[in-house]
Amino acid sequence: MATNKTEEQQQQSQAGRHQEVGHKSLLQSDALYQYILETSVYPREPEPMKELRKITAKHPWNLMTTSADEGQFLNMLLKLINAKNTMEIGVYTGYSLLATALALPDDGKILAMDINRENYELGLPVIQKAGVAHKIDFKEGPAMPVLDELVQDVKFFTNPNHPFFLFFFCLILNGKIEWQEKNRGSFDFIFVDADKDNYLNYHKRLIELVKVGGLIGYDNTLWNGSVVAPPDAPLRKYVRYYRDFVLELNKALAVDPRIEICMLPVGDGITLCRRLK
Ligand SMILES: C[S@@+](CC[C@H](N)C(=O)[O-])C[C@H]1O[C@@H](n2cnc3c(N)ncnc32)[C@H](O)[C@@H]1O
Repeated sequence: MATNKTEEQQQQSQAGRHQEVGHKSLLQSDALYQYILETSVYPREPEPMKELRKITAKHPWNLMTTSADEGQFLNMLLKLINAKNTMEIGVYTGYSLLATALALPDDGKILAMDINRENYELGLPVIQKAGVAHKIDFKEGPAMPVLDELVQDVKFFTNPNHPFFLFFFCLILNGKIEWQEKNRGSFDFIFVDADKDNYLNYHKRLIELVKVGGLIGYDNTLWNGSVVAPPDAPLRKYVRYYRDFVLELNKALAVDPRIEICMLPVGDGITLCRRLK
């Protein structure tokens, strides 16, 4: 027999929904989040981002997409720091990528990585129509090997088996050519929104790749609020699994002397790390 829910039950179920993984806000109520979206975000959202959000909404994994308020935040942040050379790990259909691409100057660059090209290609026509696709260098595959290669930088000179190794080595010794740090310290901004169990491994490499004064943004650092859930709290399997990695990351970032940090409750929580040295 169907029963009418009491007001209290309705409020409770709304609070429950609010804590669902898909809800991208950690605010105290859905209404407040809706207010932000309707007052500040949607009226100013660039048309291509709106379009991409609509396309992504039909995709079965749409919960993964960066929220519109976080997209707006990233877009403004990148303009504020005059970012030109950026990286993104975890593209999905490209909402945060588009927010970044729209913020960069025409000769700006984004190295974008994801293990899934199909999802990227779903959003690509919108990115192309927006006239910003030329800024994106998309690499399909796990990010780690690419980072390892970037950190190695001057592979050509350091490989002693290279036929010209000795020649170049002598030139370097004689000061005829300079040691070129191609990638280290070259990124203005790096956005990490992928496999949470690898964030600390990424951090080891990214801290070398971001420039001094540049920013790394780690997404989902409040992990749907689960970072403060009691050990026996009923959590979805994957939320529980990744929670420990997020907790470890948060602890490590808090004491890393190479960076200063700012943890913002935007979206699912983003921790900005500014490289100090
Ligand atoms: C939360 S989604 C990214 C959302 C995206 N930033 C947006 O705005 O829609 C996470 C993405 O990380 C990707 N991913 C997972 N493991 C990865 C890895 N090892 N290397 C690169 N990408 C990975 C997934 O394929 C997925 O598309």
